[in-house]
Amino acid sequence: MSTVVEVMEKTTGAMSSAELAGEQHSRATVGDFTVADARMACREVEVWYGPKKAINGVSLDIGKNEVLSMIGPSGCGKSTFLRCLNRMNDTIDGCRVTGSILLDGQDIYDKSLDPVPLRARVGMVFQKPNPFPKSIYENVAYGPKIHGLTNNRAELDALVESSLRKAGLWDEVKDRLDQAGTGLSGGQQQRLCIARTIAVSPEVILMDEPCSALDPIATAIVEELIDELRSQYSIAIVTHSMQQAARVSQRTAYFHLGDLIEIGETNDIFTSPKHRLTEDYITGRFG
Ligand SMILES: Nc1ncnc2c1ncn2[C@@H]1O[C@H](COP(=O)(O)OP(=O)(O)OP(=O)(O)O)[C@@H](O)[C@H]1O
Repeated sequence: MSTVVEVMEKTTGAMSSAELAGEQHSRATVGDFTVADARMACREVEVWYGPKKAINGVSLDIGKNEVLSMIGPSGCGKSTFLRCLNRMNDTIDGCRVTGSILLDGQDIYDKSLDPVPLRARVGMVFQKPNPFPKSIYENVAYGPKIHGLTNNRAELDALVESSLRKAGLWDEVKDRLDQAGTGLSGGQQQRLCIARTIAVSPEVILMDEPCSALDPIATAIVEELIDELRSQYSIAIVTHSMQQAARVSQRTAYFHLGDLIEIGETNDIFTSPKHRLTEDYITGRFG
């Protein structure tokens, strides 16, 4: 028989006193968190902010050429987990990550691994478009320059063009490459940030609510782009929009209070969720 606290957790998502004290044990994930062709493999990942545990033993794979969406109520740890995948949490004082995260079989938390080239291999697109205060050309050329990816100006020009083309922005900006990136519309700025990420040849692209600052038309363009990018990259996207998760992703992971509650084919998660908490969230009962 369930205890009162368990019933409360299942029905309201309320935290138990143990959870509030950061002592919770991870809940078993419903669904298969592995894939046959994993690009990244995360196992028993825990994240602590000082004494507070924000991610609670999460294991999941990100496959090649797939979009994985991460959904869940505010504060459940989606962004925290996403930031583990390219060690962005390293920049936060008091943040500690345990467990293992492999990229192509290599432990990204290995002490000998330099996080700077890692962040080129696992690029990130943020909620708010954040172009550098430089020209459109320089926004895209900056990464390849610091990583020494091209040998001369002609190669750099070609890389800038191909990155802007992949981001679906070339035709809109080819005649004004020397103008400020910050002068573009919000949707164009986000695509410029995607071009900047692509320019350094990532294997994985992390997106943290990439459309939340965009209007519906710009959102539709970025969503279409995400679908196209899947043929070349692995993509993990945090989104508050279940419609967006359903439109762009092949697999969906549902987080709740730092636990990965359920993971599976996006269609299955939205049409026949197996866990009560997932069902409550997608039917709008909480969150
Ligand atoms: N820098 C930080 N220092 C301390 N606690 C943090 C920090 N960042 C996040 N947290 C805490 O970790 C937990 C998870 O937060 P996170 O931002 O990852 O959740 P989220 O699911 O992405 O939320 P949202 O959907 O609102 O963006 C929350 O309890 C939050 O307060």
